[in-house]
Amino acid sequence: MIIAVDGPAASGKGTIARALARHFGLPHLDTGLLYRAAALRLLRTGGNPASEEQAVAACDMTGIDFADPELKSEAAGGVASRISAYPAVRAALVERQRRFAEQPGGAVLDGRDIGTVIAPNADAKLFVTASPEVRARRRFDELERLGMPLPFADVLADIEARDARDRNRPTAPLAQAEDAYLLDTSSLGVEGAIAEAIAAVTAATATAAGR
Ligand SMILES: Nc1ncnc2c1ncn2[C@@H]1O[C@H](COP(=O)(O)OP(=O)(O)OP(=O)(O)O)[C@@H](O)[C@H]1O
Ligand SMILES: Nc1ccn([C@@H]2O[C@H](COP(=O)(O)O)[C@@H](O)[C@H]2O)c(=O)n1
Repeated sequence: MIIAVDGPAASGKGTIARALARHFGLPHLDTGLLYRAAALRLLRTGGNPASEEQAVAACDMTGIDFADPELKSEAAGGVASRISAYPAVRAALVERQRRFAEQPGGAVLDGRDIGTVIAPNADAKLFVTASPEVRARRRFDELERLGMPLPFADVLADIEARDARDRNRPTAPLAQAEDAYLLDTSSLGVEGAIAEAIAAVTAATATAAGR
């Protein structure tokens, strides 16, 4: 079973994807980490995010520590959102994601284009969202917990800028797949959001099995 979870920044899609993976006993890939890893490599090597060629070179994932807390920084997220608009960057990372999705037994992947580009034939698709203010509050709290605090106004402005870039890029923009279940977590806590996600995936797979 392949489960695709998409949505904008800090909507809670990673939290939901991890919970779905635990519940259904599937491996999970946070695809945003791939773009963040490329961005961090570019930043650390003094590369220029305005250069598509340099951004593609940074997509070599050899030796990347996916547990590096710097991957979660706003700096890495901001550059990731810029370089993810380059078609050649997306092309460099697509095969790794498709291989993960198509492994025997299935997988859960979360990102921006999983249900539309990476795994359009996924068995269940969720589009997780929340208002920009709610998402900014969650990110603000998360950055404080991680010891990387920023003013709330800066976090909200960053969320809005990232939404605009992710939704408006010509290649693989952030969009709800036609057959995705819309899960608005604005007024849901973590447990409520996870319960609704499990119910939606169970319903989607039961419907597919009955066809
Ligand atoms: N329903 C919820 N209610 C309150 N807090 C939540 C909820 N879902 C997630 N969070 C918290 O919000 C923060 C962002 O969640 P998460 O990392 O799951 O979002 P995301 O969409 O995967 O973010 P991104 O893709 O931008 O990294 C985390 O600190 C998480 O614990
Ligand atoms: N499938 C994806 C996943 C991520 N991106 C871009 O990476 C940025 C960081 O992602 P997070 O999920 O960790 O916030 C994000 O803003 C996207 O621009 C993507 O394009 N496709």
